[in-house]
Amino acid sequence: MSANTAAAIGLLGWCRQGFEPELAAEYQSKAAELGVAGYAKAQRDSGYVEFLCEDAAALSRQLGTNSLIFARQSIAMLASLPNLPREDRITPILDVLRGMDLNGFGSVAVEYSDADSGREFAGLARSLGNALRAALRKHGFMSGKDRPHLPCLHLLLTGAESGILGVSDFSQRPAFPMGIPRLRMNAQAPSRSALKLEEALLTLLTEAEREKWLRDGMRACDLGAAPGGWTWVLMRHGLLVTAIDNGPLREQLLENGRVEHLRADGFRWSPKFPLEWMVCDMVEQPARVAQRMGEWFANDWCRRSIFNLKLPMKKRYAEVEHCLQRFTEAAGMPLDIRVKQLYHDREEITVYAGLISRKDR
Ligand SMILES: C[S@@+](CC[C@H](N)C(=O)[O-])C[C@H]1O[C@@H](n2cnc3c(N)ncnc32)[C@H](O)[C@@H]1O
Repeated sequence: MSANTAAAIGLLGWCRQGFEPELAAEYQSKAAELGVAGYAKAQRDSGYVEFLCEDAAALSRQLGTNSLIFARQSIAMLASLPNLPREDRITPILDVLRGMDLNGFGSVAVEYSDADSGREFAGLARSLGNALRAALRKHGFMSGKDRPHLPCLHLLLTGAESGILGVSDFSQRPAFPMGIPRLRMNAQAPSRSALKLEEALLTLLTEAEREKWLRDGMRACDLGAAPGGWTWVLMRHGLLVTAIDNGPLREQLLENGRVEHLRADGFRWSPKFPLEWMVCDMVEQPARVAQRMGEWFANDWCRRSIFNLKLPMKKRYAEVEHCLQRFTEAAGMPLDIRVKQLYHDREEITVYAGLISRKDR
């Protein structure tokens, strides 16, 4: 933990617009599990949540972006800046840093929330970012060149004249700024859903894991595969895919012999031998999907899986907790589980689960 993080007064998280109550509930619940008292401040549709708490420095270390489902990015919060006058937004920021005795930053990020009320500040964030970077360097708050391993100073613009200051340590930063990957839709992809699986592989797995676990000739199945976006992503990684769906698969997928299409019920079909991967994007009751995914592990039908859980309209965080519990109970074994609402997920979350290798136990 850096000296800058030690000054934290809370956590600040970015989320999908409309999911502020879920992130607030998640902060509250996970902080309580860690014995930290605090309260969340969230405005509906703002795209961010503040969680003010005791011992925020320690909490921000334990509760980083990767351990939160609904936070695309979560950082340690330093100060609220309710008054950043248009004529000079920089002096009040430098005054706060001086007052808190903060310095030694390796980079700065002026950001906005991914919400209707936040995106309008994208242009201001860019120009203010450039000016603030120069000022931080000139006044000795930041290294002369960007140094990603040093703490990054964040300013979330909450209005044209207000913001929130925060800091992130290298290990806590998401793979993409503000948790938004800039993935381009490939014209060959059978559906936009392909982006969801691509993002899941980039966000939930490390580069080393992708190399080890996505190899030419490995076997996978895709439950609820049509029209074939996820199958296409796996096939491009060299995997041999059995695509299960009663609906039609895009013809091009069947041309090179790497994909087999079976018209079957994804809740009943099972493989004759263990597969490396099972992925599932069936639109169904999340608890039913979670139960079936757990059974795949209990029966040793796959080593690892990525699946989606579609969320209900209400009590979404409670439903997520219930589904994850149902999944682990049905699996009946310890698994490596990583859960995220990805940028390309709408009313859903994505789960990675995998067997824990002997050497990791
Ligand atoms: C969201 S789409 C999948 C999109 C796909 N992942 C892609 O990338 O193109 C959901 C699919 O699940 C299929 N599905 C729903 N229930 C199913 C079941 N019980 N068995 C097999 N497929 C099912 C539907 O037919 C539909 O094609």
